[in-house]
Amino acid sequence: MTSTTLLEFDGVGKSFGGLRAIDNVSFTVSEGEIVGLIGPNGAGKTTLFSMASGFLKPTDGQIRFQGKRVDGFDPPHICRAGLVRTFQIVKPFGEMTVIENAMVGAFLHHAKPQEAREVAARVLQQVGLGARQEQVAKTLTLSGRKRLEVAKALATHPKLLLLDEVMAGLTSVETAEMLELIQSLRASGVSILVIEHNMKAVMSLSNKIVVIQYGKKIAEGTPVEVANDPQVISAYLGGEHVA
Ligand SMILES: Nc1ncnc2c1ncn2[C@@H]1O[C@H](COP(=O)(O)OP(=O)(O)OP(=O)(O)O)[C@@H](O)[C@H]1O
Repeated sequence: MTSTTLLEFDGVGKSFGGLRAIDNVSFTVSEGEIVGLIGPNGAGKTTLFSMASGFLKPTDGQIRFQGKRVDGFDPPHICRAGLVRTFQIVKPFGEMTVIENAMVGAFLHHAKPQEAREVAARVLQQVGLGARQEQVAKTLTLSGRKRLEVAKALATHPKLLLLDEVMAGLTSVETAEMLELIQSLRASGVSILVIEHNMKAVMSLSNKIVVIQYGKKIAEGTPVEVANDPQVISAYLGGEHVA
């Protein structure tokens, strides 16, 4: 069975002055996949997200979404095409309510406030914040703010969601709930590329893992393949993580 490629990094590079943050990285995310992007701190994972979502322009290479180039386009354009990211540091509009925050995403496709409100209410239900719609966003727990970040992204009707460390700082129960949520999103037809430092979580979630170190892709494969890759073990994972 052939799967349809959604997102394609093709020989992508990014320099910040003299720093080569990303060097010749190529990989794809196909429809229906959850792909995990892992690597040590400073490896370049967020830079890859920022380039795919239009916040940074690659220095070299191409990024294609559904076969069309998106590198160099701005975030709203890319979001409208169906590719949206969350941010590692969650920053809701603190004084606004939870539903007003989610409406910000919904306005991308729904100009009428009532329609945007309906979409926002639906995605809040999906992420488990249905009962907190009228709460002021800044009063949510970290777990709640992470869910709201996902809801804002979902409200834009993405085909592909880029999740940047949505499990960081969560308790083990909250992490398990977030894993369930991500799996339910995939089941609802959204493909996912996830940056995650929680090895156990990312290994259980992803059907493919891409490993980045010092801006280069050092491995790609199933969680078991990657966990048994000698280069990954020595570079990053450490013996105790080997499957
Ligand atoms: N705007 C920028 N200007 C200069 N250097 C940058 C910029 N953004 C990132 N870098 C550098 O690029 C490299 C890759 O950073 P990036 O944030 O993409 O790594 P990461 O894998 O996401 O790290 P972490 O896991 O800690 O979030 C780092 O050396 C970082 O300091």
